Amino acid sequence: MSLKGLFNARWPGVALFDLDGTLVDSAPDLAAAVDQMLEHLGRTPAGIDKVRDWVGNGAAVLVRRALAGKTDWEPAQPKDDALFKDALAIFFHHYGRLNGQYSRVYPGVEACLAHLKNSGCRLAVVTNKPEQFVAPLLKQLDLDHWFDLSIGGDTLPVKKPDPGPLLHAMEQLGGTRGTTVMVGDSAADVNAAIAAGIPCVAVRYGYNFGGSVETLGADAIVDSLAELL
Ligand SMILES: O=C(O)COP(=O)(O)O
Ligand SMILES: [Mg+2]
Repeated sequence: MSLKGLFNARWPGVALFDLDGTLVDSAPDLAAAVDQMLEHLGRTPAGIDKVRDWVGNGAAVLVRRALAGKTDWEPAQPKDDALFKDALAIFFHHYGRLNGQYSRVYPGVEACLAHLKNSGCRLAVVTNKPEQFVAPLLKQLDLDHWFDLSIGGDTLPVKKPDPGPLLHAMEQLGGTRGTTVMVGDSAADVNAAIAAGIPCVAVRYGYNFGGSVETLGADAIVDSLAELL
């Protein structure tokens, strides 16, 4: 589907936005917090290029990947070991301190949000980032006033790629499958949108595990959210 087809027929409607890697380049703060966690545990820091590839499935998976030193950490591994619990608490401590410090809004985001809002759309953030970090980050970057709703990775019992958070946000904002679009950067976003039965726009500049967004199955792919205007 072309972008034009996607938007012309559907607006004003509901737009659901992923946060990390879509609205905000938050990898610098996430990487700093992960590295401080690793150093605290006597491990070698991972660096931003690795950490960027580990973002997208929530803080617990990020910490799991950091402890394993690789992206393909398998959820089949034990979930409640003491090292993981300590590491997660240390990560939360550092990220709470660093959240927003070096994060930047991507070019095109403000223009896109302003345009959609002025067209009468209702906007939500649907992120896997733990809820406690979402509002402070949006506020710090002066994005909070655009959004009617934000859903974090632990707001509901399920997170993306489960369709639950998208459907919840859509219903809360009075949208329907015919009037709602998801905008994201990773497989979790596209798969959640497909499972929810709503179209998805993927951005090329985000954190898709170093892979290509072309193969995810998004309805449209953009280099900047300004293309949605
Ligand atoms: O916390 C994460 O893993 C990423 O969050 P996102 O869903 O905003 O990309
Ligand atoms: Mg993302």
